[in-house]
Amino acid sequence: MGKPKHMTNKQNPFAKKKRNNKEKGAEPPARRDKPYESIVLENESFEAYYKHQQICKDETEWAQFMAHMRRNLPVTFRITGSKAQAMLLLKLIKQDFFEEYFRAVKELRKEEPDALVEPPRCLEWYPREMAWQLELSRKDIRRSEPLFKLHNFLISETSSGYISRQEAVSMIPPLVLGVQPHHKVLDMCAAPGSKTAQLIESLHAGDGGTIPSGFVMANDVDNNRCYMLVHQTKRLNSPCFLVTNGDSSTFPSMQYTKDGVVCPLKFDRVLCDVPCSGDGTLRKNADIWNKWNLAQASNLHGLQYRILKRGAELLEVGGKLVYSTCSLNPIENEAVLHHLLKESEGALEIVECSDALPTLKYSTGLTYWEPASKDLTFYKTFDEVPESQRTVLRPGMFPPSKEDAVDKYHLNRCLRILPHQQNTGGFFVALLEKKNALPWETVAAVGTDGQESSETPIVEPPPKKAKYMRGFKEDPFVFFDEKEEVFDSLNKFFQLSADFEPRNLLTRCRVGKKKNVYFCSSIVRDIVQLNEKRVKIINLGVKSFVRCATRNIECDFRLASEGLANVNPFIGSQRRVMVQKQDLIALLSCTDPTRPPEISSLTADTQKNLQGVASGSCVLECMVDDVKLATVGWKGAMSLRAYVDQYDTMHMLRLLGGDLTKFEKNKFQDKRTAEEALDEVEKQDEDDDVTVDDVTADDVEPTAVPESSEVA
Ligand SMILES: C[S@@+](CC[C@H](N)C(=O)[O-])C[C@H]1O[C@@H](n2cnc3c(N)ncnc32)[C@H](O)[C@@H]1O
Repeated sequence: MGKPKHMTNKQNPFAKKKRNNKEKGAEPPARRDKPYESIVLENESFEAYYKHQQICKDETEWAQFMAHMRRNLPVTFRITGSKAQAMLLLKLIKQDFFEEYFRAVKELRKEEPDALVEPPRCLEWYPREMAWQLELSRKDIRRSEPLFKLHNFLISETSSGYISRQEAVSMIPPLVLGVQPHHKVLDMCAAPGSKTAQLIESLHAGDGGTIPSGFVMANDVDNNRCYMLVHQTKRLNSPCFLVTNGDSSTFPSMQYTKDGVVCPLKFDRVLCDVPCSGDGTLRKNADIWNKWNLAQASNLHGLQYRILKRGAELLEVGGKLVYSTCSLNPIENEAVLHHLLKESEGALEIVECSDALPTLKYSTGLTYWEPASKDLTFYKTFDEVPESQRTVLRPGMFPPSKEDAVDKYHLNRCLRILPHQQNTGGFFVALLEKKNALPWETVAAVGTDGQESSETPIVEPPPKKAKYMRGFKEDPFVFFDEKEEVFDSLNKFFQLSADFEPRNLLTRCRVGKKKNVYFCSSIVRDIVQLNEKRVKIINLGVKSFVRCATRNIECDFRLASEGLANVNPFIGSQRRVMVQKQDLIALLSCTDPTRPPEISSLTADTQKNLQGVASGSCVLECMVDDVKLATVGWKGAMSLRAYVDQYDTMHMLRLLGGDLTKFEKNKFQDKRTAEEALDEVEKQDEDDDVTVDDVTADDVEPTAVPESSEVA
């Protein structure tokens, strides 16, 4: 489900900008990173402040830290998707991608033929060799012709969702959180969603085709950024995922049904990746060098604390919460944690998390810091702060005694990752466990009979604040009931198994013909139905069936490729066809969609499997190295086609060992060809010795200017 229907392209952050004719001849806008080249990578206050806080142990380390802060950030990516397919892709990456990498980097550095090409580096702390770092920056990859195949690979596999280009340190919080398929997970500040995607992947890590009983709820206060979140997570096609829009510091208390009884909804895992000043991202966002000042951190401390506090309230006793920022500042990190830990009177504890990240290098959390005003006056205690500064520097920002910092609050268990430790961005992360109900949580509530007892703690209502329900109005979420006639038709045609729950299907229109049918898990449906009025829900469900009325076919819907992985286990064997590898390659390589391959041109085995399969939408399955690939197909009277978009086609062909050359676009070559065509036209004009102004419309042949000149 993408942007709402009523959202105009102007409002939609993903709409491609139309170039009008006037713009065509104009200079392209300056590249976003171009002005960065002239940015002075220095900020005296930044250096003075962090030296004072002793985030590095000595001058030598400080020099390494600053040197890395000024270097471009290397590209990192993760391999995603189901375990089996991810392993298959990893194998290919280690062979073909690395081979191309060495060839391309050598060509790029042909001036220094003896220079050693650093191999891609596996991020050892990431499980199963699924995360890699290239000693190249994004700019290197985008701007160097020898690397165009690598760039194409990264773009196509990212678009089809089988790799995720994500900063190394940003991969850490979801790893530390340790999400399992049965967990109820809340991501409080989720957009644009790279960590949410990881949380969803962990939820589905069980594989085996079963739908996890847990779910991920991802929230962001910014309505536009919520659509980024939808976009970023769409490729994961999770039925156990929903996006909400609201202020996390006043996130509503919700309900869900447990064993037939409506209960308060508490989460097993909460991620608070809070808004921050972002100075850990200086290597990526060089403009921060100019803007950095201390007021940002002091201003954010309060909001960070309120979001963390609400997260802790929504956490189940025994549950875990990760607090993280891409800031190095203790005011946004240790101080926020200490502020809440002090109030929680032992109900919350920072726990060790480094064992989830073997070999990761980091500094332990600070146990002492000194808040400072914008002019870099440092204060040891709140009593020292002058009246004029007391609205900026608050008591909650000051550290505990050095003993309490370690023995009582365990601030040393926090991780601060500094750029020079393994050539990454800067980051801060801490894992908290909720040992008991928080002191201000009401003790009352639900017994086994659903009646209130005085034993189980429930959460208090969130702090009262103006309701934050801005942004676009969403289309309704209309769930099927048992009598839904569309379901009868789907059920008959696709022979859905008895355990398929029709009430988990939904549409986004109350009246008129249903066009797309979405699928979600039972717990997501339950939460939406119980809480729709409490929270603004932006998105849920995976498109699984699409209306496509065709003569002589009993069902007016075909399968949608997005939803296939979820509904496939429920589809009957008569709508599933096993095809041979070479046939699937032929189907995927078909260039003319109006002329799909004839069934008679396929292998005898595939033809045999197609016998008795009625025409219409079906699932095509194929074995590659013991891994079953599945795609949506359409069986016609004489032909067979695969319904796969371009990037998925590329991904599948890659796994099948098919030919990808027709997809290998060299943008540098294309640009040269377009420029040459333009030169040719200009030369022709000069030879004819007429200026464009001399030629009237009647003189010009309609095809006189090659189309490609438009590109230039
Ligand atoms: C550091 S970014 C989150 C990055 C994200 N976790 C990821 O990995 O892609 C912080 C986000 O918090 C959101 N935000 C700011 N204030 C918020 C609030 N009061 N409640 C919820 N989200 C908030 C911002 O819109 C922003 O998207």
